[in-house]
Amino acid sequence: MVEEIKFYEPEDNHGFLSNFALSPITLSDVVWPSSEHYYQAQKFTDLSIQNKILNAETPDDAFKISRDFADQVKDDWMEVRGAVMRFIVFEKFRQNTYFTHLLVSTGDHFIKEHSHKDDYWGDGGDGSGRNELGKILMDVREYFAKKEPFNLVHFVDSAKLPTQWGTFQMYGFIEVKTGKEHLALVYGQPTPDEPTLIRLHSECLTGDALFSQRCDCGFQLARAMENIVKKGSGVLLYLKQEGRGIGLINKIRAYHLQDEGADTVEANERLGFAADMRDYAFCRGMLSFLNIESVSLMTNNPRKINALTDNGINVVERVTLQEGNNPFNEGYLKTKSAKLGHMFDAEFIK
Ligand SMILES: Nc1nc2c(ncn2[C@@H]2O[C@H](COP(=O)(O)OP(=O)(O)OP(=O)(O)O)[C@@H](O)[C@H]2O)c(=O)[nH]1
Ligand SMILES: [Zn+2]
Repeated sequence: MVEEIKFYEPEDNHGFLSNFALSPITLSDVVWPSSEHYYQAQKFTDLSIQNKILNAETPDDAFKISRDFADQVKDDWMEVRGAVMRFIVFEKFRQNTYFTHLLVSTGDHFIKEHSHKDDYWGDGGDGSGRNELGKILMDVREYFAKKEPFNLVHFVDSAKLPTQWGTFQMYGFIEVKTGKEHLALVYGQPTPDEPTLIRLHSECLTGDALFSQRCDCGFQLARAMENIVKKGSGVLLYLKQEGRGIGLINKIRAYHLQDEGADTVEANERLGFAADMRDYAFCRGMLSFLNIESVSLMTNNPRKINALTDNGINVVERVTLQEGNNPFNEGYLKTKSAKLGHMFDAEFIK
């Protein structure tokens, strides 16, 4: 059974779907504060009425002003209103990508404007209405659901994550292509005005959670979170890419081969995998949702820099992240440098 999304008030759940949600829409250099402002103004040919509506404080006021001039609505309004609504709802989502991500993230849910006052645009409150606005929203969703970056990940929910360094806001995403669950930990208020300090951290259960000294992951994770809090804002993308993409059980098999003398690349290859199976293209969807376009990237791995650059993210700076070298991961770090091109200071992998 396809689940339903019933929306109405802009401040309620899924309120972004409402025409009364504030979402600036620029048309011929005029900025309409909401789709409701634009829709109501199109009822009139009189420019002074249009301007009163355009300058209305709120979408509700725009609606009320339109009612005050009900006797001056243009004759053909009933014929053209459908096309006007479809145009401005499409423009709302074309110009407000955060809303577009939220719309596409509703997946294939049936969308209804649950309005007891309106049985044309809404469902009439009892479901007997035509729900024409819901139909337009589902058409607009279908259009953008095929477009990058909206087709890469679906946002599910977010919650606070208090840590020893500070409290992050944790966003959960599902990667459309694989169904994998990825996280974005956001600290402070990153803005597009300056590069955001970020880390792409591939899940490493042994390093991140079991204090392993066979790799540098856990040490890097801690330092990256500390760096972000110290800077005052930033994002750590925690990616379901255990074992450089081969998964936990295969990583244990690879470790076993390493216990018998193989290096981290040879072990992957003996198991029939490439040295590194990770793909980062979906990260663009997470960064777009967070409105991040340029980054300072904490990494030693040139592949991550190239992956973000190839996917349209401006990597303005690489921040080195050399942590946790010890006798147990000396060989691993040396192999990453020699065979995977990791950029370490000579001192770090002596
Ligand atoms: N297959 C395999 N994976 C490993 C091994 N050691 C660590 N890993 C995985 O390698 C990945 C390390 O990821 P990151 O620390 O994010 O990145 P990186 O590629 O090392 O580069 P940096 O961004 O500089 O840290 C994790 O998924 C680990 O589980 C190993 O010996 N074999
Ligand atoms: Zn690790």
